[in-house]
Amino acid sequence: MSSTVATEQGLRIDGKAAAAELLEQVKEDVQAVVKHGVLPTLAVILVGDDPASDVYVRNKVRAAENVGIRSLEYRLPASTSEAELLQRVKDLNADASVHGILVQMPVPKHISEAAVIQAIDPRKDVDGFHKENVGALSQGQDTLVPCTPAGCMLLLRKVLGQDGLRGLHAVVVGRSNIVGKPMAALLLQADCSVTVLHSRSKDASALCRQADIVIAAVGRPAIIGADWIKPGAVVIDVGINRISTLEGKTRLVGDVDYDAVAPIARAITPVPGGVGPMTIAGLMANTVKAARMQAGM
Ligand SMILES: Nc1nc(=O)c2c([nH]1)NC[C@@H]1CN(c3ccc(C(=O)N[C@@H](CCC(=O)O)C(=O)O)cc3)C=[N+]21
Repeated sequence: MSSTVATEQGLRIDGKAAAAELLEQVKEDVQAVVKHGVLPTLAVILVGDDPASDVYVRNKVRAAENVGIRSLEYRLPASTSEAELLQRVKDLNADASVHGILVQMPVPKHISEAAVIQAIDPRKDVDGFHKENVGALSQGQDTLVPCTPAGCMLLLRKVLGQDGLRGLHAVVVGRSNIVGKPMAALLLQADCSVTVLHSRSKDASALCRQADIVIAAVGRPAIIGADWIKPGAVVIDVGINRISTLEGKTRLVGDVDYDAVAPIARAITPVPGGVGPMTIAGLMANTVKAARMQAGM
């Protein structure tokens, strides 16, 4: 299956196909681990009843089923206290049959996101958000890496080749802990020159226009227009923004103005069907990796 489609413009990078490919690999890895008597298991905790989170959690559980990963779903009421949630995490840390723990973000305001992340055993931190994993990534060690940036790297290597990133100028727009910062670390590890832009950056579009690789992770619908992009650049759109249409429906758009940018880019990811599916596939890959590490394989 090819995960890039040649169009009249550049390449449309098919994240769905790339994710399906990765999931096939994960499925084989799961079978190998199972042969060693270990059933990879992912625990997903959702606090409250945000409808978007509900959909994501269901997608994660379905993806796990499809590759043979056992999943445990914990749906806790929005009134759950921080102490109760931390206790649940501790119980899962202590349960040797559980290899991965994911607490769906955002959590209700009365709960500290940081406290929850730090409570997870770093070896079970399949989001790669724990300080120990963040530190390991920043030092270039093999560790559990955040799923979205890891997925972006796989897509970039598909377009540019395994070593094709070396020496290129990558611009990351956005500096979040879950995407921007780990993305910059991975690009640096791939020998890119890396610039990170953010809301306070001066002349952001001019700086971005120097990039061979653009990673858009701002969370604002279509703010990256054609004037931000050098012709021939590879554009990865991490944004997932739900906007209302004139017909009163909702629609998903990225941070990049796709129609304006596609004609000048060498390759570009669509939204939906780009980075999103890779995030879920990456989570499955991390779960097997965690299971393998915990089994000493
Ligand atoms: N602890 C934690 N880990 C996460 O990884 C995490 C989280 N919390 N909270 C929310 C965000 C968001 N996220 C997405 C995953 C897949 C798609 C995805 O598959 N999107 C599809 C479209 C899905 C749709 O139609 O809504 C696509 O882009 O094609 C999107 C978003 C993971 N997150």
